[in-house]
This record gives sequence, C-alpha cells and structure tokens, in this order.
Amino acid sequence: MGDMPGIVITGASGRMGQMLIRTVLASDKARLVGCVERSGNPWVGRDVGEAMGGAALGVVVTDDPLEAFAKAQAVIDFTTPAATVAFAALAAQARAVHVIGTTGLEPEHLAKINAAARHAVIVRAGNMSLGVNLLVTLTKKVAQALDADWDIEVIEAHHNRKVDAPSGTALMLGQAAAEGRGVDLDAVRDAGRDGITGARTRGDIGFSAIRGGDIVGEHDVLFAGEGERIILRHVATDRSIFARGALRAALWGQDKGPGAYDMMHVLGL
Ligand SMILES: NC(=O)C1=CN([C@@H]2O[C@H](COP(=O)(O)OP(=O)(O)OC[C@H]3O[C@@H](n4cnc5c(N)ncnc54)[C@H](OP(=O)(O)O)[C@@H]3O)[C@@H](O)[C@H]2O)C=CC1
Ligand SMILES: O=C(O)C1=N[C@H](C(=O)O)C[C@H](O)C1
Repeated sequence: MGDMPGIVITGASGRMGQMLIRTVLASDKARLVGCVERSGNPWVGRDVGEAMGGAALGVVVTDDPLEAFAKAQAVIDFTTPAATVAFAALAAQARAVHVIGTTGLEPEHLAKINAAARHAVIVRAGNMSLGVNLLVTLTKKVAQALDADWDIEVIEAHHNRKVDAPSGTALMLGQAAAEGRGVDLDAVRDAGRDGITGARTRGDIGFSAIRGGDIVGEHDVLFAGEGERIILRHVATDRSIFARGALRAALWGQDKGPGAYDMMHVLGL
C-alpha cells in the first residue's frame, strides 16, 4: 500500500476534482495523499470525504500546494490556466509527475509549463479519454487523404459552465486536421463567425461551440465535400473517462525522465 504512488488532486471541489478523487479512491494502484483548493474555497480545512458528503478519509483539503505536493508522486490538475502554471513550477520542485487537464492555456502559459518540464515529467492533454485520442489519429489520417476541396469544420458542445472556447479537444482535433493536411493551424483557423462574413475561404478549418445544460462533451469533425460528407464523432457521457485517463497518465509517468508528454505517449498511439 505504502509503495503505491501518492496522488494529490488540485481543484478538489470542482466537477473533475471530485471525479478524480473517486477514481483514485477506487484504484488499487494509487493512493490519495492530498487535496488542494483555492484560498477562500469553503472546502479548505475540511476532510475531503466529509466535504463530498461521505465518511472521513483522513485527507484535509489545503490551500498550501507546496505542503501537499511534498508528499506526492503525482499531481493531477484540472483547474484554471493561472493555477496550473503555478502548480507546474511547484510540482517540478517536488519532483512529482504533473498531469494537466486544464484547457484554455495561452502560449504564455504553455511556455512556463514547458520550462517546468525541463525538470519534471509533465503529461498534458486537452482530453484524457481513449476515445478522443483515437479520434485525433483518425482525423489526421482522413485529412491526409483529402484535399482542400473538402471543408473541415470542428463542432463541439459542452455544459453551460464551461469558460473556454473552442474546447481543448476541438483544438486538438483542429491541430490533427491541420497536420494531416500539412498546414499551420494558426494560418487557417476560423472561429466565431458572426454577421456578413463573406464566403468560406478554401482550406480554412472552422470551429463552432455550443454551450448548454449539462452536456459532458461532444465533438464532431466534419469533412464536407461536393455531394458527400464524412463526420467523425465522439460523445462523452461520463467524466470518469477523463479521470481514468488522467490516473493512467500519472502512473505511466512514474518511471519516465523529465519532459513534456501527452496522452498519445501514454496510450502508445
Ligand atoms: N483534459 C481533459 O480531459 C478535461 C479537461 N477539463 C478541463 O479541466 C478544467 C476544470 O474543469 P471543471 O472541473 O469542469 O471546472 P470546475 O470549475 O468545476 O473546477 C475547477 C476547480 O479548480 C479550482 N481552482 C481554481 N483556482 C485554483 C487554485 N489556484 N488552486 C486550487 N484550486 C483552484 C476551483 O475552485 P473555485 O471553484 O473555488 O474557484 C474549482 O474547484 C477546465 O479547464 C476544463 O476544460 C475538463 C474535463 C476533461
Ligand atoms: O470543460 C469541460 O467540461 C471539458 N473540457 C475539455 C475540453 O475543453 O475539451 C474536455 C472535455 O470535452 C470536457
């Protein structure tokens, strides 16, 4: 038991935080050694089991990440870009594997995360599920096979609390389509059409975001040609798929050298 990697969950009270805690508790390969929340969050100072409405687990939620990370072999982090950048430096200091699910990361955040990855193992993906990562490989293959007469559109749908768009998954899919076609995504990305936009530019990769209700996460990659369409689709119905992938990444990273990895490395795709 003591030999199993100790895991710290950040953003413990969040939608993914709670799912990750349940996933670690249910695992016979890892143990929960800490939970971190933002200063001022009502869970800070409470036993996490009780905060989740169950029995005490002997793990008190803290707002001191350094203290928590010192006990951990891995930190699983689905929070916000600013928090994730701070955690990357602290996890590297503690030599803990840092698994990052947070989306909405801008180039300046990624630069800091990549700097931390010079000293520690970081596994980051906009989607940790097996299904989406397979869809990424399929998207690249299909885009490779088709020319720019086929318009590529990425359409995503999420719950009404999501704060970033396009989703991290949509960007992974768009990136895969761009790589398959041999173009730079930033040069062809078309997101947020509104008003008199003019006709579609040949070769663009379009993004559309739907937000509503409790949708967990749905992604279509549409290849629209003359007289036919191909649609590659992933539908997430339960957040446990992301949590299982994240725990798998935390265990995978235990014997790896410092570096920036993604779920393709973890899944061997
Ligand atoms: N890669 C993947 O597979 C997936 C990625 N995601 C991504 O994960 C992220 C979180 O999603 P979700 O769980 O739905 O969001 P939530 O808003 O439910 O959870 C985020 C949690 O992080 C906490 N938090 C914010 N700042 C800090 C901080 N400085 N220190 C510690 N905790 C902090 C929040 O606390 P408070 O409420 O007090 O602010 C909250 O509890 C998003 O970026 C989302 O896109 C989601 C699902 C899958
Ligand atoms: O915020 C979410 O909920 C999700 N975020 C990730 C994303 O941005 O793609 C993954 C998943 O779709 C759920």
